[in-house]
This record gives sequence, structure tokens and C-alpha cells, in this order.
Amino acid sequence: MYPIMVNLTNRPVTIVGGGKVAFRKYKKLINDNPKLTVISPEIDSRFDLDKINWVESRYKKSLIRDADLILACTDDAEVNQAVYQDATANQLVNNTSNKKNSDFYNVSTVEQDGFVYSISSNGKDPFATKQKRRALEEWLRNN
Ligand SMILES: C[C@@]1(CC(=O)O)c2cc3[nH]c(cc4nc(cc5[nH]c(cc(n2)[C@H]1CCC(=O)O)[C@@](C)(CC(=O)O)[C@@H]5CCC(=O)O)C(CC(=O)O)=C4CCC(=O)O)c(CCC(=O)O)c3CC(=O)O
Ligand SMILES: NC(=O)C1=CN([C@@H]2O[C@H](COP(=O)(O)OP(=O)(O)OC[C@H]3O[C@@H](n4cnc5c(N)ncnc54)[C@H](O)[C@@H]3O)[C@@H](O)[C@H]2O)C=CC1
Repeated sequence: MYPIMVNLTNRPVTIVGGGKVAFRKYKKLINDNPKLTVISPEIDSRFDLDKINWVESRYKKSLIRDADLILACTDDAEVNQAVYQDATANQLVNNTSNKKNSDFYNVSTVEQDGFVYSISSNGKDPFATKQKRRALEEWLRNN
């Protein structure tokens, strides 16, 4: 895996699913002002519907056609897998329920004084990543 910072401003990004995990990804993505679409029959009430295009529907292949980056976050592993398989070679997919079938992983970040500190376990252990993030925050508070 190759770590980079990506400028998503005005780029089409699609989240499939509108639940708890989708909302966690949305909270960070929205800071970069992408053209964000959420495809899901139901949506967590914490989403700001003025900031996204909510397509109130179950997943269909035709709905991801225009996205550069796709996050498959439904609670149906088969749907998430279909998203990964339906995407074309120039679309990058994060399958949140199957790390083996993901083109990229989300990282944990700490931002301070204009720096972004990113932490990843290469997909192996998100809980350990969260602990490292907390330890880093503690270290930054004391140094
Ligand atoms: C592979 C990856 C794919 C991806 O999502 O990109 C992935 C996968 C999985 N996460 C799971 C669970 C949880 N993940 C979190 C939180 C985070 N997960 C994130 C990233 C990643 N998670 C990628 C690899 C990261 C790496 O390389 O280390 C972070 C960094 C970024 C972000 O989410 O934006 C953010 C931490 C932010 C922070 O706090 O610093 C919490 C919340 C919490 O603990 O508070 C829960 C509890 C459940 C819940 O929230 O419902 C499970 C289910 C495991 C199980 O049930 O056994 C899987 C599936 C699996 O492991 O196969
Ligand atoms: N990568 C990560 O950080 C984590 C990933 N997971 C995975 O994420 C999945 C989702 O978890 P939660 O968000 O907690 O579930 P949730 O139940 O809160 O949300 C599921 C969402 O998927 C939508 N959905 C269901 N079927 C759909 C379909 N056919 N088309 C479009 N949308 C559909 C629902 O309407 C709902 O909005 C889990 O099943 C697990 O596999 C779980 C925890 C953390």
C-alpha cells in the first residue's frame, strides 16, 4: 500500500450505505468538499443533507458510474462485494467489510499545527490503529 494525501475537492465520491460506518467516513471526507453522493434506502440522521446528494435507493451498478472514489459501507457483505466487482479499473473502491477486496484503506489521522499525522496498520488491525492514534495525541499534548 502506498500512502498519499489526495485532493478530493469537487471530485465525485460515492458512499454506498448510510449507517454508522458510512457516517464515520463521511465526517472526514466532507472536510475536503468532494461532490459526495450517498446511496442507501435509509440514512443516519446525523448526515447533513445539504452537503450530499442522497440517492434514496438500494445499490444498483448504474448509480456508481460517475464516481472516482467509492466506499462500500452497507451492512450486506454481498452488496459491498458487488460494488467492488462492478467498479471499473479506474475507480478506487474501499470495501469496509472485506479488507482483502479493497483498493485503499482509510487511515486514522491527528491534525495539529498544520501537520497531518496518519496512522495505518495496513488494514490489519483498526483497533490497534485507534490505540496508536490515542497514544500519539497524548504524546503531542506533552511535547
Ligand atoms: C481495513 C479498514 C477498512 C476501512 O474502513 O478503510 C477497517 C476495517 C474494519 N474496522 C472495523 C471496526 C472498527 N473500526 C473503527 C474505526 C476506524 N477504522 C478505520 C479504518 C479501517 N477499518 C481500515 C484499516 C485501518 C488500518 O489500516 O489500521 C479508521 C482508522 C478510519 C475510519 O474509519 O475513517 C477508524 C479509526 C479512527 C480512530 O479512532 O483513530 C471502529 C470505531 C472505534 O473503534 O471507535 C470500529 C468498531 C466498530 C464500529 O464502529 O461499528 C472492522 C470490524 C472489526 C470486527 O468487528 O471484528 C473492520 C473490518 C475488518 O477488520 O475486516
Ligand atoms: N471499516 C470499518 O471501519 C468498519 C466496517 N464495518 C462493516 O460495515 C458494515 C456496516 O456497518 P454499520 O454502518 O454499523 O451498519 P448500519 O446498519 O448502521 O448501516 C447499514 C446501512 O446500509 C444500508 N444498506 C443496506 N442494504 C443496502 C443496499 N442494498 N444498498 C444500499 N444501502 C444499503 C442501510 O440502509 C444502512 O444505511 C458492517 O456490516 C461491517 O461489515 C463495521 C465496523 C467498522
